[in-house]
Amino acid sequence: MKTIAILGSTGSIGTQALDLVRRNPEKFSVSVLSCGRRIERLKEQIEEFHPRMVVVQREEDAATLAMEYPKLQVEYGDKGLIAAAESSCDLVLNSLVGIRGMIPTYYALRAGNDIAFANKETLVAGGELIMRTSEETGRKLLPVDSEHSAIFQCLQQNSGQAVRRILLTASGGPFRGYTLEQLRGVTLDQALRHPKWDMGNKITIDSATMMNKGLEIIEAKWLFDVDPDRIQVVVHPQSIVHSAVEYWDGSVLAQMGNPDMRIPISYAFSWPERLENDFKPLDLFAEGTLTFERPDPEVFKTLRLARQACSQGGTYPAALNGANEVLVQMFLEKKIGFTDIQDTIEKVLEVHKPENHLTLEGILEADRKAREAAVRLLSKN
Ligand SMILES: NC(=O)C1=CN([C@@H]2O[C@H](COP(=O)(O)OP(=O)(O)OC[C@H]3O[C@@H](n4cnc5c(N)ncnc54)[C@H](OP(=O)(O)O)[C@@H]3O)[C@@H](O)[C@H]2O)C=CC1
Ligand SMILES: CC(=O)[C@@H](O)[C@H](O)COP(=O)(O)O
Ligand SMILES: [Mn+2]
Repeated sequence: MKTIAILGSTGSIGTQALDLVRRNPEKFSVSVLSCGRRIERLKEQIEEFHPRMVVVQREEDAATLAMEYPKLQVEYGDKGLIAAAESSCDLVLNSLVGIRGMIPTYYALRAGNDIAFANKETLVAGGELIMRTSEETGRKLLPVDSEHSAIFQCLQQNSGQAVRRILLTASGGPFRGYTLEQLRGVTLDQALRHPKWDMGNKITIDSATMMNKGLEIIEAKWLFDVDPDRIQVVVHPQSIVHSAVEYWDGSVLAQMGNPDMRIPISYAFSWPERLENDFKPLDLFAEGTLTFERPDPEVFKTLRLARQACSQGGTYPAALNGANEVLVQMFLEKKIGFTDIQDTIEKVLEVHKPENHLTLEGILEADRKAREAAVRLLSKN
């Protein structure tokens, strides 16, 4: 029996992870559940999965829950997430959204816990620190992101040295094939309609701007120690091939499957074993044709900006990520237009003053300054 602490249990990844637990009660149990503000959903999860600890964002919600569940350990805020990350368990699933997920990731590794890892913003902003901490502690980072799970699966039994290229697939999002002119006029409703995946709002907008793929290039660089120049983005609208690895002998190994996040979550939970399930099997006859295209970096500038920040290194990727997070939130609140996201990130990177303190505090400081710069630069438009 594996005991799992789930950070972000009320979100898209968190609820799909709980579905796997529900289907495999003899294999998995839940020690921690956590949410931001969706307390009613958390309560339903408490009743079903009986954790010993829960973490919420706000102190007042923690107080209410503590009254309602006197036997439960109830924590809140970053302090609570750190307590959860450090708690005794077999695996921490980090399915939080955004840079705040970096704090519990760091403390989980330091406390000797392995992590199943969906929260890509952490590796984008803090890749050097997190990979160093993972190496120092010998704790594992098991990828949950579908492309990174695919690459991880294609790399089993082969060292990173043998890799010529990584082919990182992208659906292309709802605006695949659009011109820059068309992109300027898109609405929030259109951007929230991802053609293949049902995900949280932040990553859905990242997919629409293709910043998601930019973040994933940086995530792959850190996870697999591969130079970004050897990571090629391939637009594959069917989302059946989840990524591929090309070896020096010309062999290309790809991982395929229906677009169902429970598959990569399941692999991270059971690695190096595979868990049996009764999900709908992939039907290639029904799929018929799989297609592949080049992305257009002139329209989707985010791809170029992510590569640029990655090669500048230091705190540039943290600045890219921080600016993106605040701008996506503003777009979700209908305060800015769709292309303001990429245009403003470009300006933030131009004014960013890099710092070499790649500590937890240094990275969070770079994130804070990038957010401020994004808001400041927007008001000058
Ligand atoms: N969804 C997907 O299919 C995929 C997601 N990912 C990555 O996984 C991560 C999670 O994505 P997703 O599940 O879609 O996101 P969601 O927005 O659906 O869920 C995020 C979770 O984090 C919690 N949360 C948000 N803010 C805070 C906060 N300040 N303090 C504590 N908890 C907080 C939310 O709580 P509440 O419910 O209360 O808001 C929720 O439980 C992201 O990094 C994303 O990029 C990667 C690949 C695929
Ligand atoms: C499911 C998953 O891993 C997402 O990150 C997915 O990749 C988003 O789709 P895009 O390929 O459109 O960004
Ligand atoms: Mn992905």
